[in-house]
Amino acid sequence: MSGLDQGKMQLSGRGVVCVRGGREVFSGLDFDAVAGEAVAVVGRNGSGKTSLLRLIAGLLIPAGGTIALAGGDAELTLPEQCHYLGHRDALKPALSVAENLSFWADFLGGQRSDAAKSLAIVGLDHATHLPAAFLSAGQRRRLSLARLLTVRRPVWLLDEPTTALDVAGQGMFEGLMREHLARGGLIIAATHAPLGIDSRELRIGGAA
Ligand SMILES: Nc1ncnc2c1ncn2[C@@H]1O[C@H](COP(=O)(O)OP(=O)(O)OP(=O)(O)O)[C@@H](O)[C@H]1O
Repeated sequence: MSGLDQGKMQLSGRGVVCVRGGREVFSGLDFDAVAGEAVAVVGRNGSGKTSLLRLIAGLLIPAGGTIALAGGDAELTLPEQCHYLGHRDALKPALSVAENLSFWADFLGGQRSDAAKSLAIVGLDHATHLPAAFLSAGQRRRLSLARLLTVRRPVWLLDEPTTALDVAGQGMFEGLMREHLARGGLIIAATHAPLGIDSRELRIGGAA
């Protein structure tokens, strides 16, 4: 597989302030992640892990501070270079597995890889015509992971990514993460469970 050509890519936050519902969730947050690195965001329930991912993805606006990607594609915004996988799988129940993936590829835009190959890698090649409504929780998560492979983006923002995955699925996903890092991508994952790959810890909200 070819690299992502973002050799010196670095994602940085400086003095980031997060306010939700009029309440300050965290403030003065500094963080860095460089190409080839995984950062595990940890902290107690409600400390702001999901909020941080949404700030980086551009789905929330910081109340203060800055978040920037250096060394990426200068023609694209940071959100355009991110994959955001929330803890709820964003699937349309009436559409088939293949149609859901096609929807996401159209929505995300950019160059797309072979969707059938992505579905085979995540172990869903036997279910391509099944409506998403019929998928198990682990299969839904696998379909969400197929998005990461079908549309290549350098920054993966993952919220509790291994939820519902069986042992084999976790192993498969660890392999995908390692491959992404080896290609020069970076990963920020909010997690209560071990990520399963080498990662640096970013703790928010003080000790649990
Ligand atoms: N839409 C919203 N409006 C107001 N407050 C919100 C909203 N979404 C989240 N919050 C609050 O923001 C804070 C941080 O929530 P967030 O989901 O980022 O925490 P988290 O660290 O991911 O938690 P968990 O470990 O439980 O998943 C919480 O106090 C939560 O109640």
